[in-house]
Amino acid sequence: MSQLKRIAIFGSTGSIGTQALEVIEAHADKFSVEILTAHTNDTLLIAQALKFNPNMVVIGDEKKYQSVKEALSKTHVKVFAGEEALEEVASMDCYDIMIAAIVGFAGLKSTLSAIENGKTIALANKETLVVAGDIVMKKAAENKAAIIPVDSEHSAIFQCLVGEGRNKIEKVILTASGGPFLGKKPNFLVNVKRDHALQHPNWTMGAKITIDSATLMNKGLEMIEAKWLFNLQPEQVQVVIHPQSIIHSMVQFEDGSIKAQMGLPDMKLPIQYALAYPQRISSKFPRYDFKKPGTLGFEEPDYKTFRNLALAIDALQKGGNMPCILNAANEIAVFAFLRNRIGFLDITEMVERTMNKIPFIAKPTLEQYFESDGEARNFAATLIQM
Ligand SMILES: NC(=O)C1=CN([C@@H]2O[C@H](COP(=O)(O)OP(=O)(O)OC[C@H]3O[C@@H](n4cnc5c(N)ncnc54)[C@H](OP(=O)(O)O)[C@@H]3O)[C@@H](O)[C@H]2O)C=CC1
Ligand SMILES: CC(=O)[C@@H](O)[C@H](O)COP(=O)(O)O
Ligand SMILES: [Mn+2]
Repeated sequence: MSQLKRIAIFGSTGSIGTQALEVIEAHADKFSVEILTAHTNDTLLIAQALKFNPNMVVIGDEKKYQSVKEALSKTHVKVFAGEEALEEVASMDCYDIMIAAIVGFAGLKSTLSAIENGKTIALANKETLVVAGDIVMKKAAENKAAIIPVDSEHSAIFQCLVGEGRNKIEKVILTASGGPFLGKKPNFLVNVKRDHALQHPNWTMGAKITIDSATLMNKGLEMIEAKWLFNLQPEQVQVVIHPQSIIHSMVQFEDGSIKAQMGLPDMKLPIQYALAYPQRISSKFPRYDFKKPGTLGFEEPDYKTFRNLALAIDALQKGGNMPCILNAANEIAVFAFLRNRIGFLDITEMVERTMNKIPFIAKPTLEQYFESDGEARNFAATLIQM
């Protein structure tokens, strides 16, 4: 019998985390669950722990430690709480692959801790690379920690590159659905409310990334993520709107040939691919049917209306701490929008003003990334009253 791959899911109670558990359950002969972490959802964490019997769990919110501890008192599951516990647990020997599925900047420290301990990272948390991509990739190389993308576009590119060796990439083309407001103009967007923005046409995801898809910031973050994952120059990363989300992204090589990876929009596929890599394993996921009527469309993004994408491209080109500042302001703005504190177009306004305010650093240390993140958050928060 082959050895089980031992999995740690950081952010197990989220959209990626729960789908990862479905994949693991369907392949219990290949994977075991060793670590689960949640932030606030103690109820789901407890249910997951009782079902999957991990070595340990972490609940981020320390107020919920007792409830988790009591519920798991008759099991062998070790219970930890708090932000620092995430980093500590990430450094433990009991697992092989971390699924980095915490949302936002909050996922950076534990992912770095796993990398420093030579773990394989199945990376969903794109913000980790947006904020500190140079440091993350350097540490991964130094510690021989493989980073396998889970984000659907980057998984597509990764899959297209298998077998290509040193063949030169001319460019990568990230597909974007365009979100729920494709074709809309500012006079419409100004009145958009959270519930409408949360209706993604093709994917069911957590709230933050769903709003990012609606503003096209998601695609901007993904451009920066692609730069670091595939060692590209900014101009080698392009975006095309593809409303059906069937082609998940493409690679164009120096001979002009384009490879694409296709499939129905279902995150279980890139999650499973990352866990099983370099193998492909069977799945029962629904298949794309070429006989069904319908066309696959492509169009240019509307950079003037969806200015977040243009701001992210500015940050990508400028480099240094600018993507970190962009990300921090965006996290604050999206959080405020989800609480109906600001309007949809204010998200862009807040990001732009924060990018103009926080001092630029061309080659930040990790500490300076944390400082820039904090300064950007504080400044962006002051704009919420606007
Ligand atoms: N969902 C998707 O289909 C895709 C997601 N991604 C990326 O994957 C990541 C996760 O996304 P998604 O699953 O949608 O997000 P969700 O909001 O659904 O889940 C987020 C997870 O992170 C935990 N969490 C939230 N805040 C903190 C914190 N401060 N400290 C520790 N843990 C925290 C949550 O815990 P709790 O719920 O217990 O509070 C939850 O387990 C994001 O970076 C996203 O961009 C990429 C591609 C597709
Ligand atoms: C599933 C996934 O990877 C998301 O990042 C998705 O791509 C979002 O869709 P958009 O193309 O609308 O940003
Ligand atoms: Mn994506």
